Amino acid sequence: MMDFAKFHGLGNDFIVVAQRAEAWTPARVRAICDRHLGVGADGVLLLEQWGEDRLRMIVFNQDGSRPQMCGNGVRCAAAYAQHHWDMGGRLIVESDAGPRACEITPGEHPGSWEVNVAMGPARIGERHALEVEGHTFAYTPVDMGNPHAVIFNFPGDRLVDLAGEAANAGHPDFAEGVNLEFVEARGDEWRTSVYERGVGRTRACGTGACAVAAAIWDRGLAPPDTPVVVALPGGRLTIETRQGQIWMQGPAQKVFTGTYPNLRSNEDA
Ligand SMILES: N[C@H](CCC[C@H](N)C(=O)O)C(=O)O
Repeated sequence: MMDFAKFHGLGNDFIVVAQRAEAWTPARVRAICDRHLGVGADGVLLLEQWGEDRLRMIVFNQDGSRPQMCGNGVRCAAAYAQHHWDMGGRLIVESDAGPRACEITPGEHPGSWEVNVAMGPARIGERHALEVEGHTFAYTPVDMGNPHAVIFNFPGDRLVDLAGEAANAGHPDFAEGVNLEFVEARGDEWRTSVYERGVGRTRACGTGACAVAAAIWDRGLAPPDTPVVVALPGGRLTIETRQGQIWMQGPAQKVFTGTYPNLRSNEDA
């Protein structure tokens, strides 16, 4: 049997396992993430301790694909490492997208933490347009280690899903797929709906919130020296930019721990 912990960041939920990624196949990820036949989650975080203040995090999306980076996942990984491995309040989380510095403090509730993460620089591409069912969505491409397309329009849930499916079905603009963020200003916040590569609609996306803030500053919709509050279905993330880095501040919550068989009959081929 394998031990795991269930964590989430604003409802973007993960199965956290202290294991090397080499032991995992896409089929095993899909089986454990299945919300009816498995534990159920948006993804899996495989963690290894790499030193006193350093750990490695490998991310798998619910469909078994392996993205470069996951912002809510970094917060959950850092909280797991402090809680389960008694690591300190300042950690480096190594991912396929490189190192991310984290500052962890206790949260308001038992089993919750507040984590501030240096998410690296945002790389903004040439603005483009995505055509879906006769609708044209102008987007700002933003690379946060993983690919995002930020659209300043909320066309309703049906079109969000159609656009997300179209953009991740071998679309020529998105060779490796893409995470889509649909944004609209709501007072002094930015309401955002996310369609995630390899998952679909999620309640929150950490790298997506960073991409939204970067696109807002790039379009001059807010001064770059002011924080951006991204209001996702699962809650709010505050995004700032300092010394060329994007900083994301938000919660991580431990939900439960459990055990899972080392091999399941429902692991598809
Ligand atoms: N689905 C994303 C990875 C997870 C990102 C999201 N959960 C986050 O918090 O950043 C991708 O394939 O790039």
